[in-house]
Amino acid sequence: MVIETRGLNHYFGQQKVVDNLSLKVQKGSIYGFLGPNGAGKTTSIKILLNLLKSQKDTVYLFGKEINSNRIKSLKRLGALVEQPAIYAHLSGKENLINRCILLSINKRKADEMLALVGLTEAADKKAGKYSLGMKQRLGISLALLSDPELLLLDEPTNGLDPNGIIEIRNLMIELASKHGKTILVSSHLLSEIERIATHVGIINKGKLLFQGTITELHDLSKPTIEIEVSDIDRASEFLKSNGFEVNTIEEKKISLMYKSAEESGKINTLLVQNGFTVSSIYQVRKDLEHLFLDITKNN
Ligand SMILES: Nc1ncnc2c1ncn2[C@@H]1O[C@H](COP(=O)(O)OP(=O)(O)OP(=O)(O)O)[C@@H](O)[C@H]1O
Repeated sequence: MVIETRGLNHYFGQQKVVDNLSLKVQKGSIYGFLGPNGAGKTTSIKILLNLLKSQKDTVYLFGKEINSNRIKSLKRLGALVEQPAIYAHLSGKENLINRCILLSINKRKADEMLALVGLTEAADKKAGKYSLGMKQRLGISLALLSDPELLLLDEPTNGLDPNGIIEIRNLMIELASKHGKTILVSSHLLSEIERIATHVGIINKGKLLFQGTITELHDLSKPTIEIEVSDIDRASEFLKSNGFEVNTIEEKKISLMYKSAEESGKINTLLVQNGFTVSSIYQVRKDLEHLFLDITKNN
């Protein structure tokens, strides 16, 4: 395991913000750390970075207890937590060179990092003039300078426009697939995590509610298909008589368990061929709130 926490707790005064947390992050995975605002994600990440102290024998990075291997462990990871620390009056490249000097890394690495995060063309522009997405990318490139095996990214797409979100998402996928990095990325959006993660941990009020692969999460969050169709009652009876299980019928739409794209297509064709007008057919996934309800129900 690249990251392992064992029954980790953290208090701010009387408030327990991390509650018996046992994370397991495998090498090469993109681990989506999912939870609503205030769930304890940032606090947990700060503990992993040793910015907040953990009890002995609760946090292991690369298989070693963090408090007794602080420097060695931290050397192997890069992080972006809250706002990236960027000098606004320096260009992107100068920011990187500056950090190279601090870390005694060859300055040539700056160009390599700019290319990696797609900032080559903006290399000489003042970082203060960068868009939010460019600042995040510069932040990630700074975190990557020392070529860490592990990246901890706290809500890296927060506040970005749709384009910026896609850029960061693609960057994370590339870093994991082409460069073999292990990434822990936090978010409060299920849809955001689903698109990139191989593994997911869901946290609420400091407690881990679910941990598993993305497939295991999908099994849990069973999507539905919603069909807006004419003559709704008859359409529903028709589907039932053809062996489909109808979940609910509302005023304008029928809801069924989603099985596959092929099956959705088959339902559509069947309805149309039998004289029904299908105005829309779409897949609906649960949002985080509904997923929480399911998980707590199942527990
Ligand atoms: N330094 C601090 N002192 C006291 N309480 C804190 C401190 N930092 C965070 N908290 C509280 O701890 C809880 C968890 O906060 P945390 O920032 O870890 O959550 P989060 O899941 O990262 O949410 P967000 O996405 O809003 O940052 C919240 O109730 C927050 O108010």
